[in-house]
Amino acid sequence: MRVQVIDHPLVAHKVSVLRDKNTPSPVFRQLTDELVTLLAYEATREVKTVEVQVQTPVATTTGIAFAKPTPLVVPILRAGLGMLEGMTRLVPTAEVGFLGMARNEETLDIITYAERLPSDLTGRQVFVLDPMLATGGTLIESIKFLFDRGAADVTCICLIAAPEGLARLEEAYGDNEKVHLVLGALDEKLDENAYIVPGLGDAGDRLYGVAH
Ligand SMILES: O=P(O)(O)OC[C@H]1O[C@H](OP(=O)(O)OP(=O)(O)O)[C@H](O)[C@@H]1O
Ligand SMILES: O=c1cc[nH]c(=O)[nH]1
Ligand SMILES: [Mg+2]
Repeated sequence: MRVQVIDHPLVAHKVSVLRDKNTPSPVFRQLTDELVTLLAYEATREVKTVEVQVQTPVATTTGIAFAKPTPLVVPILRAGLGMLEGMTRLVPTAEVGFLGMARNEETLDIITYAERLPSDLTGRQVFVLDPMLATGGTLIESIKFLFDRGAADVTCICLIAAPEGLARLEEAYGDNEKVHLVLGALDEKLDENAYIVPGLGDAGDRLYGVAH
């Protein structure tokens, strides 16, 4: 597994504003969208491409196009939806599959309540979008789901991660070179409710309002 924490002032600044409890939802959504584009720049570095010939007004040259099968982007509902548009803007030919997962806040078990994506992912490069990597339960479950369907590799883009979740992913996928994590920040720890400290609170609630 390859882990990259993106160390860049533009990322750090936007994450700082997201953390601020006084940042309202419209600004939070806008910054989430902007952050994805910055993280996706690194996350897509190994996207498969093919050479194509391009006729410029002056000459013929060799360019690139995304290879087939086209990449699949999978936002984890709800909070991952806030990252979708930023990603598809950069990879417009990508297809999109949906996984709806929620953490039971008492037991921390993961409930998969929705699933709408191709049944066969053989050879597909998959990009998972979820702003928060806390205990790692949600991401481990999603990655397993995608490999079970035949995904070639899985790159996860998260805005904030906790060391505890990262350790669980290392345990599960440390030896798997087909898993790549791109993170906007690696925080200090989880609190007693498995919320990331300092974190930003509940990403889904801050994007879309309190769920319960
Ligand atoms: O690493 P974990 O401990 O599994 O926690 C992370 C998950 O928790 C949040 O989702 P949540 O369950 O709050 O659902 P929501 O997006 O609908 O708010 C977040 O968006 C992740 O999916
Ligand atoms: O800090 C956290 C942990 C899980 N889910 C969130 O949205 N935030
Ligand atoms: Mg939530």
